[in-house]
Amino acid sequence: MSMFARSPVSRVVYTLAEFSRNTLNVDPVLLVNSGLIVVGLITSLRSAGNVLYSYAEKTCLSTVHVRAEDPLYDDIVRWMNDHAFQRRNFLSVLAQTTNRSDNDKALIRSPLAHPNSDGLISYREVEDNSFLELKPFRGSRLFRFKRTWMLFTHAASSPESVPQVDTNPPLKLQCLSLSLSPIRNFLDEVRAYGRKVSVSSITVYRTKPNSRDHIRWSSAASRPSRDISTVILDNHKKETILRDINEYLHPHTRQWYANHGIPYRRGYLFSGPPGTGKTSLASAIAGVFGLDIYVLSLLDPTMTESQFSRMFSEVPTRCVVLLEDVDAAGLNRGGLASSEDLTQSGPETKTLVNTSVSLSGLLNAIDGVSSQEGRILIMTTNTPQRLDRALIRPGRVDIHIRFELPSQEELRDLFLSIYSDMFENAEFSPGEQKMDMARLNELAVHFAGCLPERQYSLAEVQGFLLQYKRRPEEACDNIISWVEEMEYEE
Ligand SMILES: Nc1ncnc2c1ncn2[C@@H]1O[C@H](COP(=O)(O)OP(=O)(O)OP(=O)(O)O)[C@@H](O)[C@H]1O
Repeated sequence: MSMFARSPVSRVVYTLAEFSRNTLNVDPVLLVNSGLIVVGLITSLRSAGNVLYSYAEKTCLSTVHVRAEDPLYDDIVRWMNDHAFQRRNFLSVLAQTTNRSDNDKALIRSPLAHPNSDGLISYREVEDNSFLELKPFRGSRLFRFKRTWMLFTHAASSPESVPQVDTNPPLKLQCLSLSLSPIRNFLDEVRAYGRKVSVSSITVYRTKPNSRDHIRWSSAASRPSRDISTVILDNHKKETILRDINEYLHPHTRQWYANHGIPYRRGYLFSGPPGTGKTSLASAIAGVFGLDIYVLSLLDPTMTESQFSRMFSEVPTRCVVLLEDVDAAGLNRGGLASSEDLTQSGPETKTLVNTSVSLSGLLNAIDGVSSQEGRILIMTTNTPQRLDRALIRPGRVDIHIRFELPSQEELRDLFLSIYSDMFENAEFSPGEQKMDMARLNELAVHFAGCLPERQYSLAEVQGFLLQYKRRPEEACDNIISWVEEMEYEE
């Protein structure tokens, strides 16, 4: 037998030719020619289709592109997911595990969430079952919106590329119309839907480099907004800032600023020791006014000054910009902090500062020409005494809220807020009891009395109380030994 006859390919060809001749009674050469003609026809039809499509795109199709970094992108994907996408089966989808808080309800109802004989619950299977989401990915979907057919295209950068979270391809929406209004109407609906589903939650955006090292805003989390009543702070301070922001955001105020030629910006400084509620208040404020939070940190080692400035100018007109560790600005003049900075800083401050944002860079970002108008700037710091006067002058910081380590009254409030759900219709595990309000007040007074005033942060005390969720009596029994332990550690 020749070498040719032995090769596996030639053996398959030979078998097929035999099959065609003997079983189908068709000349194999004719069969191959017919196949080639069919493939040619399909290819020509496809190219004709492409030519026709690009002609239609230029003459009678309205097209809207949406970049991945635009908040509209998430709204469209969510709408497609919840409406058009659900009604059909698609062959190419993006499977994603999600942390949506509404899944927690499913978790509670799930029979798998029941504890084993030792009272312990394994969450492995429960999570695998409940947190899977299928999203539109790669390809086109034709759907109908208010009697108009629309084409949703989600194109990957290369046909076989695996989707990267930070390299989402842009979206394209098209419809057969000479006007953009059908797509505009659709986008209005998509945004209204986005607002409806996120009405009681806020989205936190953080900066993130993508695969090409291009820094952009990326939504880091969407979570239920914190109720302002759960933030323990002097009522007068709370009311002052809420009223001020309320007035600032009012459309009349914007007009007033424009009429007087004053840049429409407002800044707040929250200062105080770590764990006293600065971030909690910022997040609660965002919840009260229905705004998203854009977080920037001067200690982010990956960000250059020009990137910092660009990110600052790329926030939307109405949002909260949370600028953390603002005392670090300018500390790194070409490397590590200067010796003067190091000696001035207290033990609690970050001494080896690695920031590339100078003080003038920060000032420019805050109120330079490209700085966004209409945003609320909240700066936080643990060491207000180190801030340059230029940074905190009116116009940059309009209200300064000082947070302190808690008083007896605030410690009592924290205790009551941790155990506030003991009277509601909460489900109780065996051994837990509903609490009488008068008794709980008594315990709160006792608990606060065991703690020295203005010594431990609310975050520290909260950390202790979380060991005794729904067991206030036990928390009271153990607080003295906790204080002793803390004193010993110091
Ligand atoms: N005033 C407060 N009211 C309610 N909770 C508080 C308060 N202070 C601290 N906590 C609790 O402590 C934790 C940390 O608080 P938060 O992050 O707001 O502190 P912070 O002042 O921003 O701290 P840092 O300066 O370290 O950023 C949160 O879980 C919060 O619930």
